[in-house]
Amino acid sequence: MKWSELSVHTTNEAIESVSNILHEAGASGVVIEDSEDLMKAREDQFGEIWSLNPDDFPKEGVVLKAYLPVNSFLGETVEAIKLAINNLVAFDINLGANVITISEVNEEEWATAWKKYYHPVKISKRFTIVPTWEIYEPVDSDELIIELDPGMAFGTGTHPTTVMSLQALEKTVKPGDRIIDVGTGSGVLSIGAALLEAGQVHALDLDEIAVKAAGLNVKLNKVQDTVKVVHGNLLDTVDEPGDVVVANILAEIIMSFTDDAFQVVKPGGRYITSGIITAKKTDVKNALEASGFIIEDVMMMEDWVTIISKKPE
Ligand SMILES: C[S@@+](CC[C@H](N)C(=O)[O-])C[C@H]1O[C@@H](n2cnc3c(N)ncnc32)[C@H](O)[C@@H]1O
Repeated sequence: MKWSELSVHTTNEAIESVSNILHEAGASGVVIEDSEDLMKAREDQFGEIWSLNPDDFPKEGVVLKAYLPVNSFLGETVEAIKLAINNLVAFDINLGANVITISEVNEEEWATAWKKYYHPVKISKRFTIVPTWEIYEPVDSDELIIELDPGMAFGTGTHPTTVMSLQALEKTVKPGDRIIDVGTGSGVLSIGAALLEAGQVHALDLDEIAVKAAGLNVKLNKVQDTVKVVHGNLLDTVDEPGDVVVANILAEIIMSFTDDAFQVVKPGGRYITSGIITAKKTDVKNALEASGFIIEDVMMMEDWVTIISKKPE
């Protein structure tokens, strides 16, 4: 099969939204080439430095590469992607250079293109994310390993919004808890919650591809007895309250259902909201408080904010 590589030169702030658009358009795997990654020393657990080739990275900003099958719909798909990206300006998202180019690649190039960027990454006190094709031995006895195939749904698990969500779960989940994961994507947060010994996890996503990917990743991590993945919009499929509800979606979406979220969090339970760009922090805090939540912790990483709030007893 022939594949075309769609390349979007944008900003760090726009990564999540542009990735979502590319996934929704049917892209198989999104590669992120971030100029800032070249600045960071990348060490794995054994102290080995991963050497990155400057030719693979833009001089500034971020390049997202998505792979789309060459078929008769390709022209329309590319136009729809361009339109959706341009519409992000309405959400105050800075698109930077916003240059979109398309070129053809062969299947072999496509299959390996994105794998070279992903290695095991320790992302919190206990969690290490390991791409499925890497062999990794835990270093600490209490280390929790999440195996992921990032090619299938949102994220490699290492996006700041995901990292902070996992750190927040680490702080809040108690053995036996019931967790609700709104917008599960690759299933990473649900798998993390199950590894933290949650009793039940209800994972849901609006995107069928994410539901499938999450289901596969859940099996890969052998937590299918704890995590149930369903197709659904926000809290529509939730009929039992949770001790911890987590939603890593965009600020605008979070603000649209804080009242419903309040209903599904048990008294004394926690609501973790992530995917919030810094500029929207106050708006989201206000919306959470207006629905009755008490803000407990505000975490920040790069341009992103994660808020842990509590429903009063
Ligand atoms: C930023 S990704 C987060 C994925 C994963 N939870 C993580 O932390 O890496 C947001 C996910 O929310 C899903 N989503 C967006 N709108 C939704 C909605 N209205 N209902 C359910 N899921 C939604 C998207 O399909 C996407 O998989």
